[in-house]
Amino acid sequence: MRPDARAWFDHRTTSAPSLDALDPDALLRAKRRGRHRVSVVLPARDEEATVGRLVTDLREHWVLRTPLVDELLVVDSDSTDATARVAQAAGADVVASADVLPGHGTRPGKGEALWKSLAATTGDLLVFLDADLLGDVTHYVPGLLAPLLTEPQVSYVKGCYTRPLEVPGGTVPAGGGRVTELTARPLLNALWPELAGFVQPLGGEYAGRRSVLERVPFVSGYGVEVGLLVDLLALVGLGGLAQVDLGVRRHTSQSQEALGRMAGQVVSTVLSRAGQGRAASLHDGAGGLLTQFQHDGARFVPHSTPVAVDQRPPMGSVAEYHALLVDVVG
Ligand SMILES: O=c1ccn([C@@H]2O[C@H](COP(=O)(O)OP(=O)(O)O)[C@@H](O)[C@H]2O)c(=O)[nH]1
Ligand SMILES: O=C(O)[C@@H](COP(=O)(O)O)O[C@H]1O[C@H](CO)[C@@H](O)[C@H](O)[C@H]1O
Repeated sequence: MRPDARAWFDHRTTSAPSLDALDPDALLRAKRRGRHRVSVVLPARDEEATVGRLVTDLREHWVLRTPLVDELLVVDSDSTDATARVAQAAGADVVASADVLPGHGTRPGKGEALWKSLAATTGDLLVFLDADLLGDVTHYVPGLLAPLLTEPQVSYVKGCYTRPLEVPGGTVPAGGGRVTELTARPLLNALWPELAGFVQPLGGEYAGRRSVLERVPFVSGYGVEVGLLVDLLALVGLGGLAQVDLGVRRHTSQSQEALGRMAGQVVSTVLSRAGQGRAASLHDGAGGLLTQFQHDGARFVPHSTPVAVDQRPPMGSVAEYHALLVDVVG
C-alpha cells in the first residue's frame, strides 16, 4: 500500500463491531450539539423477506429508544413483491423510486434509488444500508454516524466488515465481496492507489453529509458505490473520507452470472472516471455490453447485457430539488 493510503488506513479506520464499542447516548448528545438531522435510507428491490425485520430493529433502536434517526425511508426500487407493504407495516416511510422527481422520469437500478432518496429525505446526514442484510446490524447506524458526528472534516464514511458467503448448505468464510475482490479492488489499486486502504470499496453500507452527496453524480446501477468513492475522493480528498469496521456483514447473495453483470457496471464506471474516454467511446457502438455464455446442452449461447454507464447529475443541480428541501438543520 502506498504511504498515503497506509497513513489514511491507520488514521481514518475506526472500529465499531458491536454496540459494546459505541456510546449511543454520547452520539445523541453530539447530534443535538451539531443540530443534525439524520435520514436512514434502504434501497430495496424485491426484499420482502428481509426488509421488515431490518426496519423493525432499526426503528426500535434508533427512532424509538435512542432517537439518533429522524427519518427511516425505504426506497422501493421497482419491486415486484410485497417489499413496500412489508416495509410500511414495519414502520418505515416508503416511496417508490419512480414517484420521486417524476419530471425526471425513472431508471432501473440501485443508484437511481439512492439518487432519488436525496430528494425524498431531509436529513443533513444520510445513512445508506442494503435491505437484504441478515443478522443483527443495528450497530451499523451509530457506527457509520460516529465519524460524521465527531470529525467535522469527515464527509463520507464507508462500512467495512468480513463477508462470509451464504451458500446452499452453509457459509464460506470471507467468500463474499466477489466483485470487490475480483474487479473493484484490483482496478482501484491500479488507478487510484490512494484508495487502497478501503477494505470494502463496494460495501452497501455508508453514510455522508448531504452537502457533499448533492454535489456528485449518482451512477444509476451497481456502479454507484465505486462512482461515489472516486468522485468523493476528487471532491473532498482522502482526508474527507473514513471507514469503520462494523464486524461481520451477511446478506442474501446473487449468482455468479448476476455478479458478472454487476462487475460490468463497475468496470464501465471505473473506465468513465479513469479518463478512458477512448475506451468508453469505443464502447459507444457494439460496446457498452457484457456478453456472457450459457450452455444449452449442445452449444454455448451468448447473451449480452448493457453495462454502459448511465448516471444522474448532482442533485444540487436539479431545480426542483431545492424547492423540495424543507429547512434542513445543520
Ligand atoms: O435495481 C436495484 C438493485 C438492487 N437494489 C437494492 O440494493 C441493495 C444491494 O443490491 P443487491 O443485494 O442486489 O446487491 P448485492 O448486495 O448482492 O451485491 C439491496 O438492498 C437491493 O434491494 C435496488 O434498490 N435496486
Ligand atoms: O462487494 C461485492 O463484491 C458485491 C457482491 O457481494 P457478494 O459476493 O454477493 O457478497 O456486493 C456489493 O457490491 C454492490 C456494487 O457496488 C453494492 O451495491 C452492494 O451493496 C454490495 O453488497
